[in-house]
Amino acid sequence: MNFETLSIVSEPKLFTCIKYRLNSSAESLFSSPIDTTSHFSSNGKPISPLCQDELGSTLTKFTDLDSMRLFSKYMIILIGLPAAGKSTVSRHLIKYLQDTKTTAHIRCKTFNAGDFRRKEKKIELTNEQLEDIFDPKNSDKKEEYARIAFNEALQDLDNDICDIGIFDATNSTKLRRKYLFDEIKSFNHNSSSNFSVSPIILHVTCSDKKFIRYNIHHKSFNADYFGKQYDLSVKDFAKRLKQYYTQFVPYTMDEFNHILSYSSPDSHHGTFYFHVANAGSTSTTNIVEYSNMASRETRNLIKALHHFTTNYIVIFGSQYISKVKGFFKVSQVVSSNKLNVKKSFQQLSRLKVLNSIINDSYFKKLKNFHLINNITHKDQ
Ligand SMILES: Nc1ncnc2c1ncn2[C@@H]1O[C@H](COP(=O)(O)OP(=O)(O)OP(=O)(O)O)[C@@H](O)[C@H]1O
Ligand SMILES: O=P(O)(O)OC[C@H]1O[C@](O)(CO)[C@@H](O)[C@@H]1O
Repeated sequence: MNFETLSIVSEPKLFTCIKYRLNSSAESLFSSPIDTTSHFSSNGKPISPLCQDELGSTLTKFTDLDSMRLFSKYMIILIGLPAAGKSTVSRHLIKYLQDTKTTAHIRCKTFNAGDFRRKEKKIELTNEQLEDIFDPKNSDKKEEYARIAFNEALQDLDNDICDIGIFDATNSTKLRRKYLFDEIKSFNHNSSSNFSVSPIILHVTCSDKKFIRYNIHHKSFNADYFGKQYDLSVKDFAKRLKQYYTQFVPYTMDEFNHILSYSSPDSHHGTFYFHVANAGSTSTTNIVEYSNMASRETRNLIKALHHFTTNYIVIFGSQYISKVKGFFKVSQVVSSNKLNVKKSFQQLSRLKVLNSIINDSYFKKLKNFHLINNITHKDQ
């Protein structure tokens, strides 16, 4: 394979470079300059920009093949621990694509493995649960829901109900991810499939303890916990997250390369990786491989995704970060509810409960917290 590293865009953390397949003829699809003001490394310093010239020299000129390949579909595979922000970031992505001229026509549909589970079974907040679905020992049932959700996504793509399927699940293990890529591969090789599906990985990570706390607070009001007591919901979600930490395998460059090595280039437009970390405030890195056959539509989409992830902090992240800051400030809780003392009181007592459950000792017990989040003590 003919690859060349073009640019180092972050510190040598999980993924460190952007790669493009090299092609001799040049036509820049990144016609507007990429705004790099929002690129930050993990130490908060701006990272080196990706020059338009660099990109321009690497991309293929369109041919007639292009029109043949317009009938492509995409599967966005989310990866990330519970409450990392996967569903939120994907909602933002849908909005962003709708608001972008070149991608506004693309129809997105989300397939959430948790929704398929909830249709069948409600969460019971008791320690005596015989079948805790989040206990890795009982993973079979959870795998089944994920398979149902993923296969429904493939079916809807094949039936032209949507153009992008977003598979919303944690996809925490290598085995799961292999399953997903194998399914796409056999879908693409199946002569009765109406379209070819290109996988796009969107990795969403959250290692900031305040963000995690805030996100868990919001999770305690989601569909799993409607009408349930606040402290029990937070405890249950905390237990779930702890279980995920025992099984989560970070997605690595090796795994990406392994996928590339067995995915069939003739049926794919490419394999793509994007990463949003801590609402875009730490390293944001992309790895992109274009197939020679990539259509204009694919390139427009990948360009939009690139812009979305690298500018996430400016477009969506900063608003979230200021909300998190305000959430933990007693003065802001009181002033935002100044006409409603009861509401302020309830919010402050919930904050106390939240801080007492998701405390330092909780974080210490999360298996491989630093390894999974790729942080050193210096970063903390
Ligand atoms: N980038 C963000 N912008 C705004 N709010 C966010 C963001 N990330 C997380 N949140 C907050 O955290 C909560 C949990 O996030 P979300 O449901 O998106 O996580 P998730 O990774 O999809 O979780 P799960 O895997 O458990 O379904 C959201 O309801 C939202 O309040
Ligand atoms: O099967 P996976 O990949 O763990 O992901 C699905 C699970 O992720 C969650 O969103 C995690 O909280 C659950 O609602 C859902 O059951």
